[in-house]
Amino acid sequence: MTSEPAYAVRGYSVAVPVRFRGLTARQGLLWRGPAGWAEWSPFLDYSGAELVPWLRAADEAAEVGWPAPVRTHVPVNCTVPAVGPEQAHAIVTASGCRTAKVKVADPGQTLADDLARCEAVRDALGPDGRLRVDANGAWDLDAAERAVRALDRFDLEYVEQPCAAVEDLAALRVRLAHAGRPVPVAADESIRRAEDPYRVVALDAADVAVLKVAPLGGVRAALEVAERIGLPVVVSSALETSVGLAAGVALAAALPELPYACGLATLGLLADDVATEPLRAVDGMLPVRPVAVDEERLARHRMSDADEGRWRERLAVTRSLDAGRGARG
Ligand SMILES: O=C(O)CCC(=O)c1ccccc1C(=O)O
Ligand SMILES: [Mg+2]
Repeated sequence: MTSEPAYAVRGYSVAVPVRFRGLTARQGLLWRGPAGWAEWSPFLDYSGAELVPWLRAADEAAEVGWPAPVRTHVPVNCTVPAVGPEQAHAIVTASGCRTAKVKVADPGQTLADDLARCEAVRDALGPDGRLRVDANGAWDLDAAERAVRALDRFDLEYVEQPCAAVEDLAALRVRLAHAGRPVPVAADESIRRAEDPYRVVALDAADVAVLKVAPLGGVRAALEVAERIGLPVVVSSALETSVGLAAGVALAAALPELPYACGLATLGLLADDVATEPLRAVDGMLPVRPVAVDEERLARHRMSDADEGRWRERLAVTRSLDAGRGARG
């Protein structure tokens, strides 16, 4: 069996004021190793072996650190949850970002809701801003074609995960190319939750790869995926605190090419943070720098003892699943 880290592991719990992908609170574990702070916050719908990459990403942060950056700042998009048009407009205006990502096809919402939200976001951005949408795989092929054609009246930069199946992403690209405008398709869940992330390439299913550090097993592992996948990459968060976001920034900073704004300006979706200096975007840019936990802020956002017990158990089970790999487990 493997041993727990020698340093203290502590749980955080921060509210998500506007429900995002079903989340109303964000929870995870934090610890510090020789290389820096680590966050382990796999979503509750991840389980078993799926949790191992999240652990490898945290261990990399704590013990090894990240490859050298090739840039000092990372351009980011603001992220607009499934809110009404006025709130959407306000989020974009307050963000200072020139690119916005809008959640669409959220449960309980109609295409009319999505159109109204995107209209408000386009209005806030002006004609030169970039507007992308993320459907989290909610549309079937016909619904996706209809929705993308309708939403493209606001000039889409790309549509992220319009359908769940890789085959449908590929078919949608063919349909969009044959009539109207070939709106680019980005793959997210088809990479981070797929058995084979390279099927999107084999099936010609995407124009853009959305990469998240934690589910891919760390910054180095994600860099390898980026290299092998051969598509332009957008680094995106998993709605972490600044500790987890720093790993995404490190990936974005180390990529040889970064043609798109990254989805790392998500701190505003949380009610608070645990860092001494939170990773908040200024003029649409995040700085590339280390992040440290503010003990007082963390104390204000500690998990309940019952939740922390469950999370520690989840960590212990995941460590034992990861035991075979040689490095300290
Ligand atoms: O990409 C962004 O702008 C923010 C990150 C984001 O949308 C996200 C955050 C947590 C879980 C899933 C997703 C997603 O891209 O679907
Ligand atoms: Mg996505």
